[in-house]
Amino acid sequence: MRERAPGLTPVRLAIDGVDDGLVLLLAARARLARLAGRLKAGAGMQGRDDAREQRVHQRAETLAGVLGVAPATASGVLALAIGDACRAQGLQSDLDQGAAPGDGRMIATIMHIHTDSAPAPAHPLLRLVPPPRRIAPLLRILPPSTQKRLLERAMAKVLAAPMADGTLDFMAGRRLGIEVSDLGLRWVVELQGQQLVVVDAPAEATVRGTATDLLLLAGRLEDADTLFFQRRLVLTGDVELGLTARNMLDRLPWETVPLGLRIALNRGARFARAARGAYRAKA
Ligand SMILES: O=C(O)C(=O)C[C@]1(C(=O)O)C=C[C@@H](O)C=C1
Repeated sequence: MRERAPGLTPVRLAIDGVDDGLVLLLAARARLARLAGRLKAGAGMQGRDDAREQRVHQRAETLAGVLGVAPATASGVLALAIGDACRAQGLQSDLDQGAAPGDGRMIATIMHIHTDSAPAPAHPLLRLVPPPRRIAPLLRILPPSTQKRLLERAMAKVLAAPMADGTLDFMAGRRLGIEVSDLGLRWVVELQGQQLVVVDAPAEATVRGTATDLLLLAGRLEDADTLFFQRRLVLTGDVELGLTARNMLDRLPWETVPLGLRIALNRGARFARAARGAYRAKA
């Protein structure tokens, strides 16, 4: 058969060579990680080392950035390699809790590939966790000024990159409402200068959802399309503004959100989902 794209065959051969190299490097890493596990066990050290894992991710993200590779890709590959290392050491991989070996759920999360793989079975103790609507009165103890400050700080952290590159400009002077239906919480945010602030004024468009579903969206365990399609998130008011905000969230450069916050959101969302599953099973 004639080659349709001249030069493609040797390029593909070279890619095969690089891919072989990647797999060889992964095998070498796995051996070293097993050795690290044996040395730690011999010294009576605890198996999992969160701080070390964070450093591994940070180094990879920095090097990837320098080499023009998406930091999330490097970090995602390492999340899988660390997950394998943890399983080889008989430890539970934190970023892959409850997942079958190699199911790649965490890499999907880190690399923004949305999956709807089934959540891990609920721990029996989770049934004791009350649903968000029962926690609502406790949250309302927080004065509105504290809620406002916490939300503004969280938005500033998560949205730092779109704020800096102008992606958020569409929000200038527009007011978007966020309503957490089961907690009875509602805020209206507006872009003032370079800051999203909570204002006391009517919203032009509002996104409404339960605490768990909003957390699943923020923690990247569910994508906006699915949540809106299943009407677990509801958009009211100015549809154009709401959809632009939704698309911006979907394209949010997740790798620019600080790693610690990403992990916290991911863990929080998994916990909320598991607790909701356990509560529903009990009901
Ligand atoms: O450095 C270690 O202690 C290892 O066991 C290796 C490794 C890794 O794969 O990088 C695996 C698990 C630990 O939580 C931290 C790091």
